[in-house]
Amino acid sequence: MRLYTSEAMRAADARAVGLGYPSLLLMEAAGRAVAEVVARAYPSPKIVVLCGKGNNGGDGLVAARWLRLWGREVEVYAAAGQEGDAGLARSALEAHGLKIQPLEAWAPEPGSLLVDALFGTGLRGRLEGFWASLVAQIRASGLPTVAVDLPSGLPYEPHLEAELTVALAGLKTEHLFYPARSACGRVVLVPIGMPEPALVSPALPELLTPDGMRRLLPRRPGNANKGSVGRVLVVGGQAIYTGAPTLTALAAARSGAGLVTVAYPAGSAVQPPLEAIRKPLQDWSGEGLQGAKAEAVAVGMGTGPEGVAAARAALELGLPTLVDADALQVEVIDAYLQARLPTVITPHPGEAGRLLGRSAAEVAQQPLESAALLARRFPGAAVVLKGGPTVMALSPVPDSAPVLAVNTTGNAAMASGGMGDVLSGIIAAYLAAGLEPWDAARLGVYLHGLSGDLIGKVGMLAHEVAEGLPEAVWRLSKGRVRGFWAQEPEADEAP
Ligand SMILES: NC(=O)C1=CN([C@@H]2O[C@H](COP(=O)(O)OP(=O)(O)OC[C@H]3O[C@@H](n4cnc5c(N)ncnc54)[C@H](OP(=O)(O)O)[C@@H]3O)[C@@H](O)[C@H]2O)[C@@H](O)CC1
Ligand SMILES: [K+]
Repeated sequence: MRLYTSEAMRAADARAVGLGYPSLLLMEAAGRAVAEVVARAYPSPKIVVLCGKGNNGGDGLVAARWLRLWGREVEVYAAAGQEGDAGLARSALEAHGLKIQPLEAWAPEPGSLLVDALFGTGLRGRLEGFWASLVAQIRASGLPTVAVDLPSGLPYEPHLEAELTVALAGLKTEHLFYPARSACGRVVLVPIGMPEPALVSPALPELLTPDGMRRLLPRRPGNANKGSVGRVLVVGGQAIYTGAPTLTALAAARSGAGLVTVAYPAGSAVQPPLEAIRKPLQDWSGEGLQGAKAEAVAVGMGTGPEGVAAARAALELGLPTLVDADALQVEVIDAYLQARLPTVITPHPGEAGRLLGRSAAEVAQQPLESAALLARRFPGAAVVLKGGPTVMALSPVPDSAPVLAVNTTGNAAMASGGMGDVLSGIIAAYLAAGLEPWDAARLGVYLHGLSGDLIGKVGMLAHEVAEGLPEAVWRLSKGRVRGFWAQEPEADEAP
């Protein structure tokens, strides 16, 4: 599944028409799907549909027709001047005897449900004048609102705030990235019959889906032993971050690593999990790490200059490595890539900013662009830019256009200490199990968020997310996970 900008969705629309698919069929499918979602989610109130003059308005007119056919009380207020498909949708509705009123005549009516079909992907620039005051009036009414495709006005200010947004044909950046995502409420994605060749474009970011991630899960043969399923070496624990390597080790073990070894400064307060092998080290000369039984390494669970020394020592092992925290330095990552080791880097926006010479705020505001820049700067490394949502990027060879992926799991309750260390352990376990860095990174990020979603409560702790991983993996493997964009089946009420 791909992530679209408004522009990319318009391009897909044009490709479909170029392939011979009539655009009116798309509008009919879109409007009917909106009507179905509205009818299921809101079985009783009067429905007021507000339509603009473009195709978003056309979808609203189609939705109104079906809702009326299904016996719902419907009122429609529309801008004048619909043409093309939207004009046909208007006359089809009028043929059913419904009188369409001018948009200027709308006034809030308590108890009604609003369907926002004013603007979708065709909006160019912010709303002003009449449109801005209409948006203000709608927002002030406090009436529940279902947005067709996008809450009108996004991505600019002012915009409407929806309780539910019906995304048509594909998810758009506004449905995933903040602050726009907050205005979308619950998002339900509906197919509208768009031909697959029109929808897919390799240049668009991949959205991580349950099906796609399930296929990456390593199979464990019946005769597996602890040496055959991937062993992880965790290197860290400098300064005050003595809990970090423990969380990483716990998460690696909970992700199925056969054996976990924790190397940490001798005399520090690091307390590896009971199941782990301990490797207290006097210094980071590298000798102490030799002979560690591992197929992958996670390094950098602290802050301070030792992170670089530890990463350089771990480099000597010649193993696939996840580099995090204080080890995330340009010279360290370059050394791993020069050694041609499979490498995953997991910066948060602050660390990414340091690597790119930008501020953390700039990185957080432009996560897709920043992840792509990191991938271009470190070709061959799988880049995991942590955030809400986490974005991944990879330039397979120097100067190649990065492939991008965006995570679809995780929640704001996961904003707490140690979560990044847990992520490191998951990814390292999948590297040790033999996955390529790009696959280990995507699967690890997805499962980390899924485990957090299964807990789903503010106050959850990082070690609880690690403890929840076996359940997350089990559910994923059994096909018991749904994307956040799927309609709730229990709300099912045939229209
Ligand atoms: N993707 C798909 O496959 C399918 C997409 N479909 C649907 O089409 C939607 C996109 O439709 P769209 O392209 O007609 O644009 P839309 O959002 O209705 O807005 C256009 C109107 O806005 C106006 N306008 C623009 N900026 C403005 C401003 N700042 N302030 C004020 N006005 C402004 C502009 O005016 P104009 O500039 O032309 O005078 C024009 O009248 C999409 O979201 C989905 O719902 C489905 O029907 C089926 C398949
Ligand atoms: K809309």
